[in-house]
Amino acid sequence: MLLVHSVESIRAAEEEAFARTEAGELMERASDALATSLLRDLGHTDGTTLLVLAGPGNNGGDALWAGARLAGRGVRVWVHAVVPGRVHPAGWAACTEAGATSVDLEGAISLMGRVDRIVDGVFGIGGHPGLTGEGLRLAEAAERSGTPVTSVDLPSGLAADGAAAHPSFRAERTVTFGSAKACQVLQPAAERCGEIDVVDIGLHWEAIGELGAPILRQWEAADVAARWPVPTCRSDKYSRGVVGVDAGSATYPGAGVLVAYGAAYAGTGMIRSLGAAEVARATLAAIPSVVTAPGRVQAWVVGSGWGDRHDGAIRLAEILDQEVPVLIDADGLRHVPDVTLSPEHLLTPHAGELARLLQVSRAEVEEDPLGHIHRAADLFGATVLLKGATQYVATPWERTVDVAVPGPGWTAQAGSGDTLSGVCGSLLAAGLPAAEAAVCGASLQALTAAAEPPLPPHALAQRFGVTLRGLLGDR
Ligand SMILES: NC(=O)C1=CN([C@@H]2O[C@H](COP(=O)(O)OP(=O)(O)OC[C@H]3O[C@@H](n4cnc5c(N)ncnc54)[C@H](O)[C@@H]3O)[C@@H](O)[C@H]2O)[C@@H](O)CC1
Ligand SMILES: Nc1ncnc2c1ncn2[C@@H]1O[C@H](COP(=O)(O)OP(=O)(O)O)[C@@H](O)[C@H]1O
Ligand SMILES: [K+]
Repeated sequence: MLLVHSVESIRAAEEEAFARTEAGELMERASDALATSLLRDLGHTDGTTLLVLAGPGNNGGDALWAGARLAGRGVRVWVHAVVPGRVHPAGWAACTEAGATSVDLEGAISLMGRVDRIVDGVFGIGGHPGLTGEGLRLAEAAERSGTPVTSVDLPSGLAADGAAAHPSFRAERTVTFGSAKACQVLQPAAERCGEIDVVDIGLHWEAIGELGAPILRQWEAADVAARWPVPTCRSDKYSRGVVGVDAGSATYPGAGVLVAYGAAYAGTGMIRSLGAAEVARATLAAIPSVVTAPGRVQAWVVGSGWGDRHDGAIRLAEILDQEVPVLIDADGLRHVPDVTLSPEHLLTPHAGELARLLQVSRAEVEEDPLGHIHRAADLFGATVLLKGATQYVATPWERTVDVAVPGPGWTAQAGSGDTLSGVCGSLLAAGLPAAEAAVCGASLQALTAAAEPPLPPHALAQRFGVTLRGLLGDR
């Protein structure tokens, strides 16, 4: 699991570290690791060339000290001070004394495409989001040149705590210090960061109290495998979990069928299709093991494909009265402000639905997904899965948001959300807490989409077992 801290936390942890280390020690650790990474990517030192772009702050300092080390090892280094007259003085002296040649803006641009690598040490966590002027010219020229860029801490121009793709450098690799940053895991910013190397510079999160908690936990396949409920010799259909589905309608019968596909192929114990009669019939025709008679239900999936069902509010209240976990999707979400929820209830809006729930615009949600998902979880007292290219899970009153394993854009298609509801419902029925059910479900869908050719949602669901076999091995 990749832990992500906010700039505020990183600054606090750095302060704490400054107090117990020699002056310059943290920057030395950072620039050493940066130099090692550059050497690895360059492959060798003889005859290799490097252009260092150094900004006015410590980010430039890291780049300059790394440039000094490489120049000392025989790499041909050019260095450009991006803000004239404002550059890390000791780093600049070290770099030029080690043999680096200083170049002006035009000189730097003309070297791009001719050097083996570019170091983007323009701005780090102290940068204002969105490059302008000469910074932007450099970033655009670097990208046009096709020369690989290593960004120091983050691609200059991105906001470390945000998801937005501000005008910035595009890195092939980002060497980041102390902790991963939100922009490195959240789309669309993350795709500008390339490979991420997190360098331990000796920050002590436990020494800064509550600020030491990560803002994000980026899940990896192994984390999903560790949480996935695996049947044992003592399992039966009830211990594996019964999912009740009231999804779909005469207008959208497919939604209910797709929820059942998700649950069935994620390995649930039993599915009861208990919504509209035509949905139950269609579901049974597609998946013969589905039961259409009422009975014991351990978790519900409701709302997908309901349309403007007139008794939605009453039906939701009835289901909530049963006091088992409930996943509320799509058209079920419009009744959320009128009911009382708890953290075992899982809301699964996409950005548009979350915007409607919070009475803000979709653009506002997309600009600040973390702020809005926290607001929704706290306001409604429920767990929230925000769907999209990055899938976030927040629990009420918890500072850390979970991020599902990312997948390709192929799952952006009608019906993906419905099968996802079914997967998450099966995990709720198996007894996983709502946040784990949400993040494991979203991750299974993403991992499957990454491994398979493009498939419609019901066909992708049928490949879940292959992904699970790969994840779980012999378990
Ligand atoms: N603080 C520390 O303990 C450590 C910091 N490290 C490095 O230091 C970086 C943070 O350093 P700083 O706080 O000096 O900040 P930065 O080096 O990120 O840049 C901030 C400086 O640039 C100016 N600036 C920001 N945006 C600008 C813009 N658009 N146009 C013109 N000027 C702009 C700011 O006024 C400030 O002077 C980290 O990202 C990391 O690379 C590492 O050396 C590890 C240790
Ligand atoms: N840009 C994207 N990249 C990857 N997956 C996406 C993207 N946008 C949406 N998705 C996927 O689409 C689903 C969202 O579905 P939703 O809009 O609720 O669909 P529907 O209601 O039609 O089933 C999520 O499961 C998510 O995985
Ligand atoms: K940078």
